[in-house]
Amino acid sequence: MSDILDQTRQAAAAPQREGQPTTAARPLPLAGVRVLDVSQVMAGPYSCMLLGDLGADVVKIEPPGTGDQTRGAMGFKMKGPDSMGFLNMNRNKRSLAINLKSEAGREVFYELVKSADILVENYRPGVMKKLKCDYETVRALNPRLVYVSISGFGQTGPWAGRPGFDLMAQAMSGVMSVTGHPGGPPVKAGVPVADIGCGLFATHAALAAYIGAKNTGEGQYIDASLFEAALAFSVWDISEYWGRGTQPIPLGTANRMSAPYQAVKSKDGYFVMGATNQKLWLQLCEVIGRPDLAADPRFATNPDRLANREVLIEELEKTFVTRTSDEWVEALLAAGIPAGTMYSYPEAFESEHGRHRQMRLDIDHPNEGKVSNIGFAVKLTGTPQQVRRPPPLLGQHSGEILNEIGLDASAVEDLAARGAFAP
Ligand SMILES: CC(C)(COP(=O)(O)OP(=O)(O)OC[C@H]1O[C@@H](n2cnc3c(N)ncnc32)[C@H](O)[C@@H]1OP(=O)(O)O)[C@@H](O)C(=O)NCCC(=O)NCCSC(=O)C(=O)O
Repeated sequence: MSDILDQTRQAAAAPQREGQPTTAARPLPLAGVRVLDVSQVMAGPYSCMLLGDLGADVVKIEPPGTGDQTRGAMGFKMKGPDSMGFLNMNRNKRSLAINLKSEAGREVFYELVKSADILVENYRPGVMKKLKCDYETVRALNPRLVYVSISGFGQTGPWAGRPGFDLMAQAMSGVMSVTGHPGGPPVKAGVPVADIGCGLFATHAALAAYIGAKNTGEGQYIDASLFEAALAFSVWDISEYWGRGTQPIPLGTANRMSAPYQAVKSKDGYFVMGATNQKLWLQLCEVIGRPDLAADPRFATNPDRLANREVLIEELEKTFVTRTSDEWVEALLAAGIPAGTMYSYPEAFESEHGRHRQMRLDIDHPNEGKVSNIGFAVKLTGTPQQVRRPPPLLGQHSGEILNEIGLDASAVEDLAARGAFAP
């Protein structure tokens, strides 16, 4: 509590408003936009980090004591209290620790809502209503607000009340039914496609609705789910079912639309290649010295090659096992045929190209010294994104944020006495 009072007094002495970068010649596109990040774990925090990277003032509202559960309970422990996972989804944010279960905590929340443009939450459906922080309640305070709820399965329908993680979304969307090898045990996508995908869809919808609200003065409620994100990613797979009536099955690394397009065996392991159209197919036969395959009626067209994929790959691998993966990748690329090495994450991030594209950022952090973050996946060349703030400590900015909404030390003391900052 005395920390928050000190913070409030210091902030009052040096008032500042986040979101107006002074260093860039042009401000970031979302400078001056205020986002309330009322979220935990991945989908919500990731979405808000993207908005923060684009310049928004992201205020992360967390329960006192634990904060976002990913700080302590999930991910890999570091020197300080926060996990590496948390540190990778929360840069460019400020943290306000308030107890939304208390009347006093909610007063602060409602005050913040008045100046907010976008709110993102991803608690179990019903939690925000129980906290009296749901859309209907806050809309009355700020009709311009764009309010995004992220959940496992959406806010309506028979599964709406279920809690959900990426794994449930991958299983229940059908994604796992096309992942892995035919007849093998269940396999999920190695990375959380439903979570990150949902975060991306939520972000694009929030930005569109924000533009709409600027034009009309009216915000809206956005209902995003991990389940629907996973379904939305299933374009090729459901196309097979809707187009041909056959149920798509897992194909390992192969593709249901084209062949050859998969990982293939070489002299020293595997590499990936794709000759997905007729031009590339004929070039491939030429560069690997197999004119017989180009002339073989079993492989004449893409549908023929798909129908005979197993024997096609057997034939290709008879040649591919004569040289190393690196040799083939080089030879295929020289002929303009897409090919690549199968790297581990360290090899990919530390590759000359990964480094050139700045996909690892080393951020100065008060507890960790340097902390590594995944770099910006797209680069805005006119207004390059920056790490303006390291991931915040729990409640690090409580005082300055309270001060910004006009609360002085005595008001903060009163809130504290009424349980606003107690776990
Ligand atoms: C992820 C969850 C399963 C986690 O479930 P739980 O840990 O049981 O959390 P819940 O959401 O049910 O509830 C959170 C509780 O925190 C309380 N809460 C939250 N914020 C506050 C503040 N500021 N103050 C006081 N209390 C608070 C809230 O009232 C709830 O209290 P009580 O009601 O008293 O308990 C669920 O939140 C969920 O289904 N979320 C939607 C989908 C989603 O985003 N999934 C995670 C994606 S990440 C992922 O899948 C992956 O990484 O993999």
